[in-house]
Amino acid sequence: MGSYRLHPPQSGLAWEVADVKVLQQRLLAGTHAVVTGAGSGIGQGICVRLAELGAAVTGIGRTDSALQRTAELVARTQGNFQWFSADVRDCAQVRSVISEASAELGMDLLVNNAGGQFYAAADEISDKGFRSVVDLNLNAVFTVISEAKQFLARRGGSIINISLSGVERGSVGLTHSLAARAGVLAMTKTLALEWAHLGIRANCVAPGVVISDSLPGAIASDLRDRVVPESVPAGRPTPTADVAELVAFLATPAGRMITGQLLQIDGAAHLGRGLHMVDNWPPGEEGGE
Ligand SMILES: CCCCCCC/C=C/C(=O)SCCNC(=O)CCNC(=O)[C@H](O)C(C)(C)COP(=O)(O)OP(=O)(O)OC[C@H]1O[C@@H](n2cnc3c(N)ncnc32)[C@H](O)[C@@H]1OP(=O)(O)O
Ligand SMILES: NC(=O)C1=CN([C@@H]2O[C@H](COP(=O)(O)OP(=O)(O)OC[C@H]3O[C@@H](n4cnc5c(N)ncnc54)[C@H](OP(=O)(O)O)[C@@H]3O)[C@@H](O)[C@H]2O)C=CC1
Repeated sequence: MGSYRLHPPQSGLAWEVADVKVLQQRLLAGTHAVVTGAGSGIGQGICVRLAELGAAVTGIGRTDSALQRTAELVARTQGNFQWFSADVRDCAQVRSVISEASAELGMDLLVNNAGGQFYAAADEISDKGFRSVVDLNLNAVFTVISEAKQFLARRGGSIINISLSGVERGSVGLTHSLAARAGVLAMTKTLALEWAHLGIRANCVAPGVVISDSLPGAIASDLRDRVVPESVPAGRPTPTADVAELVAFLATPAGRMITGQLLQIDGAAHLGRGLHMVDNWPPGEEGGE
């Protein structure tokens, strides 16, 4: 029987280029997109790209200064961005913000990106810890979607739920988060069925390792130098820009028949050794198996 081992990526490949933008300019002009977790990382990158493509973008997050920074980045592209401070786990607050943002504009794209977790073995997760992660990564997603539905239904909009690569396989240290994200995947498929006649599509986009500016430097270095080479068959992290481009594509009419899908954008990480097979991840923990 053959064996498989990870190799460093071959040099000189055609894909060794800076951020790739393949979509036609102003493709999203006249549309309105709402993005949660808009003040940093992947959410910020999505906001900037959607605005650059002509969408009016509403960003939601908890930290004003972070959202203001996204507004500055969007302004450099001549884009249109407004933001609201809200905790997506606060049902009344987030419903009010979604309604205020979309009453006039309607909504063509909703990106549920706010999310996160702590790494801990199942034995180390308290009831409160489990619930807080499920609240953020599952319950809040339902609240946002259910408020957004009336606006998405006006013109037939698209829902994109940001998930985690490996969601269907499991990953050590992420019991709470993967339980929540598996719930979101099931929700996504169900809504794709229930709301297809309204023209509403629902998909999950699941990045692998994305080394964004919001990660502490030591973690970012460990991911880049050790974790990615040991766990991602393509030997590379997933660029934020690639996630943003995929999200934008799914929002266009070219994506109109794509619904109920899980799109993993991870260099085959979900097929091979995952983060859970890397020793000492996160740093300072025992990790591995
Ligand atoms: C090959 C596949 C690759 C896949 C790669 C996947 C990589 C994924 C990357 C990302 O997701 S990047 C996102 C980066 N950001 C974050 O992850 C956010 C960081 N986390 C948080 O902000 C918080 O932890 C939270 C998840 C939002 C929860 O915050 P909340 O304010 O609700 O909770 P707390 O009041 O702080 O705590 C509640 C509860 O949880 C317990 N807890 C907190 N941390 C830990 C821990 N490290 N270990 C165990 N338990 C923890 C805390 O103690 C509280 O419980 P009690 O003690 O009161 O019972
Ligand atoms: N980075 C990675 O390798 C990967 C990330 N992901 C997922 O992608 C998404 C974005 O991650 P990433 O950009 O890396 O991480 P960040 O921590 O940079 O982004 C998360 C954003 O969500 C916001 N947020 C968190 N909690 C809430 C809340 N309760 N209400 C409103 N906003 C909130 C945060 O802002 P604030 O705290 O100001 O509210 C922050 O801007 C997450 O769902 C993450 O799990 C998936 C795979 C890999």
